[in-house]
Amino acid sequence: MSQTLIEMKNVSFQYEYTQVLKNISFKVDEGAFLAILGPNGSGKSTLLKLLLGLLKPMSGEVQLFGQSIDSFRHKEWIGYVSQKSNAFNSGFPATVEEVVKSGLTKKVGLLKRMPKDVDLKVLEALKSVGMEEFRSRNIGQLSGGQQQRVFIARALISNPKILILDEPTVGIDHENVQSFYDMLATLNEEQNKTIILVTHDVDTVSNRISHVACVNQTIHFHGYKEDFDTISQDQLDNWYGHAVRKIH
Ligand SMILES: Nc1ncnc2c1ncn2[C@@H]1O[C@H](COP(=O)(O)OP(=O)(O)OP(=O)(O)O)[C@@H](O)[C@H]1O
Repeated sequence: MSQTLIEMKNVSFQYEYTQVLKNISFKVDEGAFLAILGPNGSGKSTLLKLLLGLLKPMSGEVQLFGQSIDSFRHKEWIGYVSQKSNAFNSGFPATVEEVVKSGLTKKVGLLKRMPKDVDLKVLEALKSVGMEEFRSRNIGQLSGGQQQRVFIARALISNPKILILDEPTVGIDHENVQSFYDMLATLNEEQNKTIILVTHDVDTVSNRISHVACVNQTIHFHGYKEDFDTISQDQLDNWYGHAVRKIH
């Protein structure tokens, strides 16, 4: 049986005056590829930040690898690429290699020495996202999609067990979105990375994911992708207004 890596138990959260999430409970098992769907402002990014310990719930509990998030000490087991990662302009003074290497500071500490095989690790991380040819380029000279791949390599360099991505295809042109999801599916299948991503690309991602969670303040559905496929568009409209469309 696969291990539960993430669990939320009855989690509620509000910013100063805005109630955002109510009684959220769900589990993510090792090896899952989960897409979190929901309209703008429905609490998806907030949910990810609670999973990462960047925000604390008002009530309920978050567990990582079977432990309360408060006592969990292996933050390097979780790689995170935030929503606005790919926003470097062309003058930003860092190469692709330097950006990827900076992903190790979480593991080794800011002032400690990098491991001897750091260049090999950088190369391996870049290879797994198909970006090894670009390693000497300036990050700001890459397209949005290429930058996003570099940020995934940066998250991968500490060899995390879970990869959490917040709308990773924003800024990627339509033709490249499918190959981007194919790359994530390869990481999921061949490197056994558990992947959680927030996305609006329901249709493009749907042939790659294993699980879906439908969020709008609460969790309306969480389960296998095959079961999500049986949900009617009327039901989705009922949860979301017209914000999430299934197109086949
Ligand atoms: N730092 C904050 N302070 C106060 N309110 C916030 C803050 N961040 C988000 N909110 C509000 O919380 C609600 C949920 O925001 P969140 O970013 O989690 O939604 P989302 O589903 O990720 O949206 P989107 O798809 O637009 O990125 C929104 O109403 C938003 O305005």
